[in-house]
Amino acid sequence: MPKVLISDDLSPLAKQIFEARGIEVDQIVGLTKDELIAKIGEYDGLAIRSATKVTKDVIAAATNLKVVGRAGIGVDNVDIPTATGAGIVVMNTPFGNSITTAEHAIAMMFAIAREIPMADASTRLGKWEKNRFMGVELTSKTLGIIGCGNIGSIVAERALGLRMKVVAFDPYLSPERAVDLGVEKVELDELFRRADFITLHTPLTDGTRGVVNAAAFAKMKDGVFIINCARGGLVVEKDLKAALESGKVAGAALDVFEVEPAKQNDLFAFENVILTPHLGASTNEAQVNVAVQVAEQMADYLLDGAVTNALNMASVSAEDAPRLRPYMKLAAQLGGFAGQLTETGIKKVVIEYEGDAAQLNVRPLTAAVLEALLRPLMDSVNMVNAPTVAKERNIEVSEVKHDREGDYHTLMRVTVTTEKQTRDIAGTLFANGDARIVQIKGISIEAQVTDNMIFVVNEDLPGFIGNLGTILGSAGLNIATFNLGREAAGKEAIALVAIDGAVPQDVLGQIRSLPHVRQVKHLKF
Ligand SMILES: NC(=O)C1=CN([C@@H]2O[C@H](COP(=O)(O)OP(=O)(O)OC[C@H]3O[C@@H](n4cnc5c(N)ncnc54)[C@H](O)[C@@H]3O)[C@@H](O)[C@H]2O)C=CC1
Ligand SMILES: O=C(O)C(=O)COP(=O)(O)O
Repeated sequence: MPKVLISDDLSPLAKQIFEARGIEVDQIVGLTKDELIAKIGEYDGLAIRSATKVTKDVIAAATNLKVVGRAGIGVDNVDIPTATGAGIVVMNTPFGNSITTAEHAIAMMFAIAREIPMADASTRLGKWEKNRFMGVELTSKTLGIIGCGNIGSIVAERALGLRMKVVAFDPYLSPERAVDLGVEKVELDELFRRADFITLHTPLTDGTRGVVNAAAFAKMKDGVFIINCARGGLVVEKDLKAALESGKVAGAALDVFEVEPAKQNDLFAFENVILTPHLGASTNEAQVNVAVQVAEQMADYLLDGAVTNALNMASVSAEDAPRLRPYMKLAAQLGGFAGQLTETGIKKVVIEYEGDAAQLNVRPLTAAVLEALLRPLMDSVNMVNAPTVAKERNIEVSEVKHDREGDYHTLMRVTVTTEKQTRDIAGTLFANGDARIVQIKGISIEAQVTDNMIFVVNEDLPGFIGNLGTILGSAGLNIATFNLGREAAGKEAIALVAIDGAVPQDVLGQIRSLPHVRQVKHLKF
């Protein structure tokens, strides 16, 4: 039974869902890094929010971990490249808290425009400072949105409802989508120049870190307001401090900080700064959404192999997972076959899908082929990182789906081009899901893949089969199945022999020295 650790403050519904699906769960919030490292080896799944940092050290200790589930959106607290390298799927819940976070940004904009927290504190002190709190009207003001994805778009809709003008900077926002949303797509400098309020809604990446810095403040209107409900680190805090001191920035509303938890920060000293402790996603509605989603997604993966909202792997729906399972096996056999025969650098891989296979979600199958193909070359490859590893090694990978009706109701063919040659292998599935190799190097054959096989390429001349049988028999090796195929009489022939047990090197050497043998390979699956 898989075991999951919930290491952040998720709704109790997450635990209930895991348990209802037969998964053992521990919820331990507030573990130190060392405590997490000491415990993580026990678990197949880790469910987190933003507090748990899934670093290289944690991943190195996570010897059983298969999935990290982020109950929320931002995954900057997870070292995704390292998780990918370790074959750990990282998933999030990309929509569950977006409305709630957008509402927080709008609430923060109102709060800073009307100084609500400051007025509240003053009123409680019995001061009744009606003249001190002179606000700013939002209607007709320009809101600049940096990052107009899910949350940014909801903020835009709400702001338009408030009769604000909205300009947005987002390199990936299409002009059509901007028109649909009713926002004006602008360059970043123009946004800085025109906006009365600036709100950030990008992930924290190398491309966005420090986007609001001293140079940016210099371009802004005097008296601008800054709202950050995305990530600390997008706004350079020391530059914001200087801009508040100079009066360039009239006020800032921050939900996120360069260092969290933010228990000490120079910005606390400013009366015109509003601070919340990373509350963007903190509503009952959002927390129920993200906890339920993450638990269901993680359980689907751990129990059925279904992959939803993964950041480092192709999706596999719960409906597809059982249909894909026999194909995954076939994909691994074809990839493994080709990989074990490959002796020089791979340049190109073409994976063709025909008949029923062409109707499937083929990306996971392609990943399974690549994993098995690259496995003989490297231990560190897995289903999750195989496409990235192939890309890093400049291997050109293509998937081709054929509409045509072939000889088989379903067929997968893997063609590998190396520095020296091009080789192809094809397989099919029987109705019961059993896989068969049906073609190697264009030669028809019908072979079931077993743990230990000997693959021989020879010239089709009399005597070879008898000689081969004699060598195997003399070595005490039992032949489980013997499959033969040939190009044409007297031309190239192949033999695929399944052996019960391992095949010693000297036996392979003896086969290699038989007349007319061109290639001999021991294949292990
Ligand atoms: N305060 C909180 O509690 C919460 C914070 N967040 C943060 O909000 C962020 C945004 O969330 P979503 O809108 O759901 O993500 P999203 O992926 O839908 O949108 C992000 C947008 O940023 C854009 N972008 C990427 N690089 C950019 C750049 N250099 N300049 C401008 N735009 C760029 C993308 O094109 C995309 O449209 C999350 O990554 C997370 O860090 C999310 C939820 C709660
Ligand atoms: O979903 C996100 O990206 C958030 O920042 C929410 O963070 P939290 O789950 O509240 O720690």
